Amino acid sequence: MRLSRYFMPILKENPKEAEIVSHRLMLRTGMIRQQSQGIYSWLPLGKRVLDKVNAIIREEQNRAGAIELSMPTLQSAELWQESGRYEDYGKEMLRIRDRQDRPMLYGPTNEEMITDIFRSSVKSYKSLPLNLYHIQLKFRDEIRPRFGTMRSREFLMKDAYSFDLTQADAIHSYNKMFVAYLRTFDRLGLRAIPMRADTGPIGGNHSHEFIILADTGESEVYCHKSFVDFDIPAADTDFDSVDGLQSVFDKWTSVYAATSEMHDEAAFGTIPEGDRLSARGIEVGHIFYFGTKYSEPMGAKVQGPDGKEHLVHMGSYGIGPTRLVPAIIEASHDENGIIWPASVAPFDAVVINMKPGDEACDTTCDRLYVALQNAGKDVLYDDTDDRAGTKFATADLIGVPVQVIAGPRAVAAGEVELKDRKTGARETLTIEAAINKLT
Ligand SMILES: Nc1ncnc2c1ncn2[C@@H]1O[C@H](COS(=O)(=O)NC(=O)[C@@H](N)CS)[C@@H](O)[C@H]1O
Repeated sequence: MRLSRYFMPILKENPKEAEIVSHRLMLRTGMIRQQSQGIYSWLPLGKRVLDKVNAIIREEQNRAGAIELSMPTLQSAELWQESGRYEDYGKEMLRIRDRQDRPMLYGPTNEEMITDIFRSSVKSYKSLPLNLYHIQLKFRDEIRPRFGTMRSREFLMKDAYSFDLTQADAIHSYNKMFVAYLRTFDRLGLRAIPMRADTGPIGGNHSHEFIILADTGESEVYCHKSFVDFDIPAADTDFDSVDGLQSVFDKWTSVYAATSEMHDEAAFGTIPEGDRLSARGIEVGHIFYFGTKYSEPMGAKVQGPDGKEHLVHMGSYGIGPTRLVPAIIEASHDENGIIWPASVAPFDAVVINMKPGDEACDTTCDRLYVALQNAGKDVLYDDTDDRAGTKFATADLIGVPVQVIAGPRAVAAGEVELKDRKTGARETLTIEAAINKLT
């Protein structure tokens, strides 16, 4: 992408309304724009990151056997009256009426809708286990939306829903998502700690929040510091192994971890002082087992092997992609701007032409731009006539992992300078060597 033809409205100054670094940087880099309170547009640079986050979420959901679909944002009130949850969300639920004056709502979550889809066509235990998910906008009329898209009113959620014949089977489905979440957050460059959690309006009695440690997090968390050394389940994990996944769950829940709602000071106190960690954290995912809470009132049942009808046991599993983007920034930035993990960077490299109009610089940059793109790399080519200082500041601000700097002197010698955004390390290479290194 040539910067001279892109749309990336960089702000020179720190916007005064931004209270935390991720909100500040997402505004300054032109990643998002607030349209109204708690409601945002994702501008091109932000959209690229959001799409990469969603791609990783999708890969790990699919690896765990979940099947993607897409449900609408608008829901009929009847479904929520069936489940008895129509009032549970209180003022957070945005209620609307259509032209026929039918009561509808902008969905805060989709347990009722997915149960309706299930009950309309699944009749036999032979169709189980089943896990259906989508990545879709939700609306919760938060009384105090803040911190940009970290706590917004309209937000994207990956929400998955599992259906099983028995509680034991449902716990295995829960463990599949538990493992998928550990892998997902690791691939996003985050260390998320699963913590026993309160279930709130979703319900049930078995639930874990996945919290990443960050000084600006809204959650207060307490845990054993050994979490930071636990191995992440491998890509070839056998998701059909009940014992295998249970042992991963047992390991990751074997040491103390709790949010303030579930914290037990006495238990925490038994941990040696040096091994205790209490910090602020950001909830990036939350999973629930809630048995027949929805299948019973909505009559979602299958014929079992015994020929009898059985209400299905369910769970739901949420991740917040539009919260993950700022969470990654909170965990990975410095005084010059964002430092994107390679897995979600909006571009793999930024080619900086220090002297547009100079024949050698233009030719070199065009060659790099074409070669890297032909190798499948996402490249931003700063071909603007901004001053050098501005070019470097922009490249550092938007946090692309590698800067390829083409200055007239280096180019005259057939060389370019590479700068690693995370470490600041610089090296001068021939153009050929630079292309080979980056592809
Ligand atoms: N206001 C919000 N802004 C941004 N992300 C949010 C917001 N509320 C929730 N999320 C994200 O959505 C995830 C799931 O939300 S939740 O309420 O915990 N769970 C559910 O809604 C269940 N139905 C899971 S499918 C949270 O872990 C968080 O990452």
